[in-house]
Amino acid sequence: MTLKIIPLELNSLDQILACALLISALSIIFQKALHVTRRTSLPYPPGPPTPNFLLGHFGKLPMKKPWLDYMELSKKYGDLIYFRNLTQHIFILNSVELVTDLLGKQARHSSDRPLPFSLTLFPWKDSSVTMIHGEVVAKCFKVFHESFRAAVVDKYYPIQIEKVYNFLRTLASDQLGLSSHKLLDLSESIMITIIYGLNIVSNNEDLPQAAKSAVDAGDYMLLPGYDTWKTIPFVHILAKLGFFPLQRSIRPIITAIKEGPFQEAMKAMVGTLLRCLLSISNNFQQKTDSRPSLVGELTVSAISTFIFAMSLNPHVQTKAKEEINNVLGVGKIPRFSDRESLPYVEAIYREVMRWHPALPLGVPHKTTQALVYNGYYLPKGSLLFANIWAMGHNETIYPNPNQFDPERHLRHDGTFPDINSIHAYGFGRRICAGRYVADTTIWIAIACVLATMDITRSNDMHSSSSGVNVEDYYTDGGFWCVVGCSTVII
Ligand code: HEM
Repeated sequence: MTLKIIPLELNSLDQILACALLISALSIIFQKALHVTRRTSLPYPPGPPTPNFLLGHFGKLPMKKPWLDYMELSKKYGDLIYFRNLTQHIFILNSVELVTDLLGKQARHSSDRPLPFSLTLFPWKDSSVTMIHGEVVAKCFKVFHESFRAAVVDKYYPIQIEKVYNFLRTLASDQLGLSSHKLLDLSESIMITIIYGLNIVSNNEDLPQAAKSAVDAGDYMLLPGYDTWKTIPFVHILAKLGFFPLQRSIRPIITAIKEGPFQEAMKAMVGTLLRCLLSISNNFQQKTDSRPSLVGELTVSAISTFIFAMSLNPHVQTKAKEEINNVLGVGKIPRFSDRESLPYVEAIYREVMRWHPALPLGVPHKTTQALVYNGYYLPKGSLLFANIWAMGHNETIYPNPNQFDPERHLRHDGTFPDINSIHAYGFGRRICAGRYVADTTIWIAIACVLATMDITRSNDMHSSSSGVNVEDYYTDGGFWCVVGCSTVII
């Protein structure tokens, strides 16, 4: 499949129309901003001063690894930080206490998703992750929950085992070592087989490529302030005129992800979950989700973070191998039933999820009514971003937080908290619906790689006198870790 970026070409009529729309949109914003009405005298939470009365913080929000900036800002302004982007109110939640209160206890009023996604700019407007909280979402979420709840995920074990073994075999037969492509193969193939019942044999097939392209193109999409421009009245008309090249380039990619496997699966009719989703409504296309292939990216991000961490911390790898050899015997490959007897491997998994969460600022929640928190006012329609990074890098709870240290998760009684406490999977009612399948996929991949491989640093891994700069290996939007830096010796 070749995906072509269509160059922006507007004729003069389009341009005149576009300018007219822009002017009318700006005047509406101006009026709105001048008449910002509040039915309360309560203040907004603290935040950096607004640089411009009309625009608020528009264009000033950090876009490169912003979770680091927000964590830094919380030292000055407190854990709840407020920004205004045009007329959109944005709140960054930097502590576990805040997310527990605002996304947990207040879940009834803080579990919507931002609407701009639904403004027909993107073909994934009908994805359940971005749909307005309501009847359809409730049904989709129910199906996801039913299909992926803790009690039933063991039905996916055979698929996960088969794909992980294939992955190990590919690595063993290919001396070129590990690449992000092979990891993508692994995660994508597991998710696509589970959701669509299709077998993706090689990364050269359309879907994983398309998923990777979509993530590369959309790396910034979930960052605060990225899509505020979509709240400008009539802006979707400008988008339709082709004003925004990103939409034009990303649309065919998302369509390929959604329609490619969907069409195939319709022919094959083997995907059990797909059939279950179809049963919700006859209008199946509207109720299916384009995320299965994209969520594979999150799993890839976690597994590649694990590989990266092992290449930087050989002592951790040695200790894990010792545990596996002592408990299972040399040359044995771990199974799911071994999980409880391998606490150090479990601690490595927990540390991967803390050290470099795949979505450092989660997925935004939106309030459906005004909230008051500790005397501060959060208007209806506000966007709430949980700074997952800041929670996992809180020095009081995790001393020396940038260090990859699985020991910090080991308790005297040998137990681990429920996976719902892993911040990387989000919070409240909109917590990741696929967390149990993600959890088992990532764990089995980690355990099997540790049992069969030695992960070493390759010579071309760039480092300075102060060591490897970990952040160089992650994108600014947080989605992705480039693993091509490590080699695997079998
Ligand atoms: C490392 C792997 C993964 C991570 C870190 C992750 C993380 C997240 C996060 C942070 C959210 C938003 C939670 C919130 O709003 O607070 C989310 C939502 C979601 N995830 Fe995942 N996810 C992963 C894998 C998966 C997988 C494998 C699936 C599907 C099988 C999945 C399905 C979903 C769905 C359907 C939602 C939307 C839930 C809703 O809006 O109600 N995720 N995920």
